[in-house]
Amino acid sequence: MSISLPDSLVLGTRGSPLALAQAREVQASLAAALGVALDHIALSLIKTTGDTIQDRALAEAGGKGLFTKELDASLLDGRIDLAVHSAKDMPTVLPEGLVIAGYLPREDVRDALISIKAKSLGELPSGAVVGTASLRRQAQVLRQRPDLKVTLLRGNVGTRIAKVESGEVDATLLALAGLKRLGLAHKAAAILDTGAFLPAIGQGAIAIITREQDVRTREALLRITHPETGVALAAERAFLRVLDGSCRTPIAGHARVEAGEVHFRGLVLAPDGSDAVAVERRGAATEAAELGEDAGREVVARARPALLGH
Ligand SMILES: NCc1[nH]cc(CCC(=O)O)c1CC(=O)O
Repeated sequence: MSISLPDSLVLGTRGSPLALAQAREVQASLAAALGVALDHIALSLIKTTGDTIQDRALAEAGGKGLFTKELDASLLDGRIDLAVHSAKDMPTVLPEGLVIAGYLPREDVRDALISIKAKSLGELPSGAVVGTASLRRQAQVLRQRPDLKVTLLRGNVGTRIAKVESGEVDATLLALAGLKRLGLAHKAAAILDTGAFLPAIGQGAIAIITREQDVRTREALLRITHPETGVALAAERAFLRVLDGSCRTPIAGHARVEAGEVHFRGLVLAPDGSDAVAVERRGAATEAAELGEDAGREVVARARPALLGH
């Protein structure tokens, strides 16, 4: 028996320019897959706690759920049928009753350097100020350049670029994926190779969340989901789940899928870059989650207690 596909759906998203660009990608892809006009996939803009906090590092305010809580509630009470998130901003465990039902094909996973003073991290003068709200970026910058200064820089992508261009900070790091989706890739002074600077878990991927029981929406999302992105994210998110205990611990990782094989690299650092544990795994794509978990357990076994905040 086949499940009848929906001919209209309500898609929930945050209202930031990047969130809207991502929501529109899902809207277009889904409308095409269902053979309906764009306006059959209605966009519902929802403000999250994370959007209203500007003055503190997010880790201190309570971590990743801040960008998803209000959308989760809207899904659970039926006001929206699907929610679109940067996979990077999602908690490792979803609320009971919700599932990741699909991923769009992943964008470039790398971080970009934004600066008007240097064409690479190495070129920044000693004492230069790098602004970021990401402990992962802070830790990797300081590991490579302990002579640089890192300060808190918040705001959406456009705001952060403006603060570099006005000289408030000498440089920042942003996901190339976000820059591309906003038509701002030309603002990158350099693109940092994953071999030298590991992205966040999920970076560049757009996840689509729905109710576990909503078989019609899930069936529709099966038509647009990108299986290899799902495999990579299964490995990365399993790694993060094992290590998630402390949200003050900078964690980086990236899985690449090629010819049925997944290749994962992970890195856990001290916030000041003074300590780090790196792991690497290769295995069958069908075992992606186990491989990510196993890599996480290796970090737990090898890390000095202080690194994981114990
Ligand atoms: N934390 C904010 C956030 N969430 C997703 C992206 C970019 C898009 C992505 O990584 O998929 C960004 C901005 C940034 O880190 O530059």
